[in-house]
Amino acid sequence: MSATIYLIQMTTSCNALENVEFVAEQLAKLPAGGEKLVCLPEACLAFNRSIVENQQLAENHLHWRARYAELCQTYGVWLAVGSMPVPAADGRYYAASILFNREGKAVAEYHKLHLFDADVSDGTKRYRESQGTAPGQHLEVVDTPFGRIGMAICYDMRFPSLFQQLRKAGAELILVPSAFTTVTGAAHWEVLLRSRAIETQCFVIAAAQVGVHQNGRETYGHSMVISPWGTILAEVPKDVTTLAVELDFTELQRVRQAMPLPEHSRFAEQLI
Ligand SMILES: O=C(O)CNC(=O)[C@H](CS)NC(=O)CCC(=O)C(=O)O
Repeated sequence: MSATIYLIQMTTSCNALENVEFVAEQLAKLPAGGEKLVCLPEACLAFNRSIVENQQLAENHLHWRARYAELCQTYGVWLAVGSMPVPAADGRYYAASILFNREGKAVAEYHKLHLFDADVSDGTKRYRESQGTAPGQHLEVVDTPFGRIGMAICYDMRFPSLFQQLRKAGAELILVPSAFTTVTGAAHWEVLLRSRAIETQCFVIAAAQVGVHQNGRETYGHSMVISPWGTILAEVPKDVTTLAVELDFTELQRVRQAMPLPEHSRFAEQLI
């Protein structure tokens, strides 16, 4: 059986209904048959202007989960919803990445661990993600027909320890749905993603937001899929489009056998 991974690069607006509709249109164009995993970027449900708007989405998360589940059933795809707000206990929301199988069942849910509280462009752009978003508490790794998938989101890619934990937990593919800034993207995006793939010897799959959004933000795009050897297998710069890639798992085995990093690591066990 052939398994194909698709990445949808999109320019999400503040209107959730419109964004889900856009995804449906892209799914309708996919070839019929075979197992398909479709990966959406961070904030694929809506790229909002305010915490209040995200809180409203979080309150209705069951409705939006059901809409995504329906899409899976209608189009016969697995869907990795890059992130959408779901309620957290402290009144904030989690940035939740949810993986639905083709029956529309949520088989994995990860809450973004590292929150983007950073100043960019000499402080002229201030991001304080933790004001609305609560940090997650757990790792998420799940077996699928596409291999064992580990989950991360956007800013998480700057924290190699998380990726090492995912590899330890058996990940073969790591999803990193993103909404990277254009400034940090130009400087760091490719080198971070390729480094995480090389270090973990995993496929890294990064579906990205692109362009100028209704909320005034501008994102870098450059959705890409990277092999466990660090090669870019597929990339799309700034277009709004769907990218397709077949993964060769014999390459993953080859890379891991030829250079058994976990066996060589001096940090695998306590040194003293
Ligand atoms: O806020 C939303 O609605 C969607 N989420 C985002 O845009 C998030 C948090 S502000 N962006 C990032 O993590 C960018 C990281 C980045 O650009 C870097 O690490 O350089």
